[in-house]
Amino acid sequence: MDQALVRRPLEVAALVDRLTSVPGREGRLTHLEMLPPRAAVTAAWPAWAAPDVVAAFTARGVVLPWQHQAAAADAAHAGQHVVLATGTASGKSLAYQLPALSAIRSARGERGQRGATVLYLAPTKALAQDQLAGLAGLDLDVRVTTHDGDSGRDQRDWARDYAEYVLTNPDMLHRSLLPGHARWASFLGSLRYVVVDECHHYRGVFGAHVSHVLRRLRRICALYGASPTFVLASATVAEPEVAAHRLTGLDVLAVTDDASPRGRVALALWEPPFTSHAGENHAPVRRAASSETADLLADLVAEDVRTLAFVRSRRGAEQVALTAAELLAEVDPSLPSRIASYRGGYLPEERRAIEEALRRGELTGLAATNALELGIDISGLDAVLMAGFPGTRAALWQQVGRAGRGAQDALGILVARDDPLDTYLVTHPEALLGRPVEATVFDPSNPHVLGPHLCAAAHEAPLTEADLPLFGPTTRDVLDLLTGAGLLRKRPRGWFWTDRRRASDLADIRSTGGAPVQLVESETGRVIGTVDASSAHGTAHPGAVYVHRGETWLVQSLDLEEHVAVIERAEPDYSTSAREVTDIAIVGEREHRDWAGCRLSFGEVDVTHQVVSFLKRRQPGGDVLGEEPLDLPERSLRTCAVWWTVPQHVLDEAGLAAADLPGAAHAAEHCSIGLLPLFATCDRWDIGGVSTAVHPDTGMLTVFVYDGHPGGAGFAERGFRAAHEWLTATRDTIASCSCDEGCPSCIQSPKCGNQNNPLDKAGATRLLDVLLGTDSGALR
Ligand SMILES: Nc1ncnc2c1ncn2[C@@H]1O[C@H](COP(=O)(O)OP(=O)(O)OP(=O)(O)O)[C@@H](O)[C@H]1O
Repeated sequence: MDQALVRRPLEVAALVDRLTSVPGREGRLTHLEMLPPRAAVTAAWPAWAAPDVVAAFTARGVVLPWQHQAAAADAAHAGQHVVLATGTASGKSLAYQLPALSAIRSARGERGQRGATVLYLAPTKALAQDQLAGLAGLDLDVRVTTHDGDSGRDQRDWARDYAEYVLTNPDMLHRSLLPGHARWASFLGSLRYVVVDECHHYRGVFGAHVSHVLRRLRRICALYGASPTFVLASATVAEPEVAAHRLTGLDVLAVTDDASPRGRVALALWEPPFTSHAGENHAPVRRAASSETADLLADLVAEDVRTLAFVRSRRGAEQVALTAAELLAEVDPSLPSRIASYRGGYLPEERRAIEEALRRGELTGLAATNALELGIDISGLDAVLMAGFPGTRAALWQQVGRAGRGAQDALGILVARDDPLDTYLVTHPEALLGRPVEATVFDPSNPHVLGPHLCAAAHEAPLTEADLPLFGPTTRDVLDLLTGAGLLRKRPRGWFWTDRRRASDLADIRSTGGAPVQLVESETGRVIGTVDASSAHGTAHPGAVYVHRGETWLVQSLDLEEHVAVIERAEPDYSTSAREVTDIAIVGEREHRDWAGCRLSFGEVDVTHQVVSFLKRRQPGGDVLGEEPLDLPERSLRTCAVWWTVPQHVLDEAGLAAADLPGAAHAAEHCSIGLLPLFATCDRWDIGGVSTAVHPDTGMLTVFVYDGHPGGAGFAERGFRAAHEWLTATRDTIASCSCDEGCPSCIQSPKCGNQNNPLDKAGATRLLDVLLGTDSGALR
């Protein structure tokens, strides 16, 4: 018998009590939120649904659709573009499969000719494979296939000529389907639905690329007389209609009322304690989130609570599983075998075996990287641990949503890492539980992204005046630039691509900034991996310690012209961090706001970086062993930034001493970079900052936060729009941190090129008070 059926129900409140009452754990639980259970609301099967499709779902245990499924399906059937933003395991697939499969079945010709087609887009191949398995499981007479980099020639031909439901990804659309549209004419001309699954993944520069790929798709479909309905899906993306509109350029209806059943969910916020170690500049250091997670995982498995722990790195996931197993071995030698790890790169069979072992109860604990998020279909667990905030609230709820079977209680624990964002969240639960602040951010008008897609579009079919609105208000200017550069030719009938190359090769939609650097093993010449061109100077310079798939390598040389770094296996007892000097010049301010004598601006900047040296730090501990110079060229980046200035007289009035200003501005900059991801769905590595007591372009104290991608990614702009909330959160994080002089939880940055010097914690709070007007209690 399946052990899942005989397990005792989880008493979540009592469980949390036991976890927190372990001696020494006082004060670690900073907040416990109990979300009430929710009963299912069902609806009737829509009258238009094909009877055999309904029968197939019913046979798989879906007696009636939930209300949100029916609402989204009805809208899509009526030709209304729709975004379904409901929780994990809320049956989003059925909502689009019902109209999609019904359309295919009812348009099918008498001799089996295809009448309607469906294109499903997932951000990863693994997710498309899971959808394929789900569709195959329905056992319907529908011709479904995946189309990705692994598909063979025959499979591709079959997809093009016969398939009715093609599961692919934006990369294939960009590189294969659209450039080869003439061969796909019959498929594209019959296209009824385009499904964009997990649409919150399309953010930042990647989001901007995908938004143009979708616009190119719409244009080519129109060429063949089709105007497909778009259905987007994502678990709890904030402002779904805004995000969906930005992604597709269409008016999209949002369906957000989740009518699927849910048990009680407890969300615990957990802060690891300070350790006796001292970090950089003698700052106190908190216990690592992964060590704390390993303890909690061991406790939960010992209690037979089925638990999934999300850990950021592959090495971390393996370490958490190993540590938890060691802890359990001390309790009972049979327990360690109940824990495993999961990370990217597992084969489908291995993934299935893990799913199966968890479902059957042979495994009780699994430590996984985020690769699991999309690659594996595990739900119905009891508890989810998160070693660090997973980046966005949408991702947090998606991970917590893995726990909970039917009406049973579920537990989620967010374990804070030692950084400003996590610290802020576990001490300000309202930021996680209150109204959404993060929208999926990207900037489709970035000329570095738009330009290559206009070339690709012109290659697919000459661009005409009528196409301009589709690609946004800056299209004409970018076309003029492309024509001036000789990439496009303007003729009376429009803009033409006349080059012999494939225009789609101009846009690398997953990467930014040039060819990646290959990491080549010196002994064998084997390519071990790649690093983005933009980060190669900082991570693959000569002497760098590079960690790849849990193995440590030492970089021998970096050839920037050949894009190759030669590396060798090594086990050094230190890590390295590059030291970079950055200059920033204002190109132009696009918008500004006045804040009581201070000024907040958004605009274009030129950022110049140079990696000048690297530090060796002893591991563990992080003590600096020495600094070695590097001879790498300067790089420059034109991008977007948000910046704020405080005039001298305002600083004088507030009593801020000149000597304290560099440290105060530097500390405020670090913490604000740490917190911007909460408002702009970015990673702290996507953005950078510069602060100075007097900047040559403004003549005043200025703090900049810029997008680390050419042309900008929309993050700095989002910071400008949400500046008051963002900088208030920054101020609160610094002021409420329990350290004395600053620590990694508030103002120290792991990325700082100046060894976190100078930093002035008290000065930063004062400075932000002046900027925000909180000195006088004024609120803007
Ligand atoms: N109306 C329904 N009644 C009962 N079960 C349903 C219903 N709709 C879907 N299910 C079941 O719920 C489970 C989750 O469905 P599905 O995987 O489509 O959810 P999802 O929202 O796409 O999840 P995720 O966010 O993980 O992608 C599946 O096992 C599915 O068969």
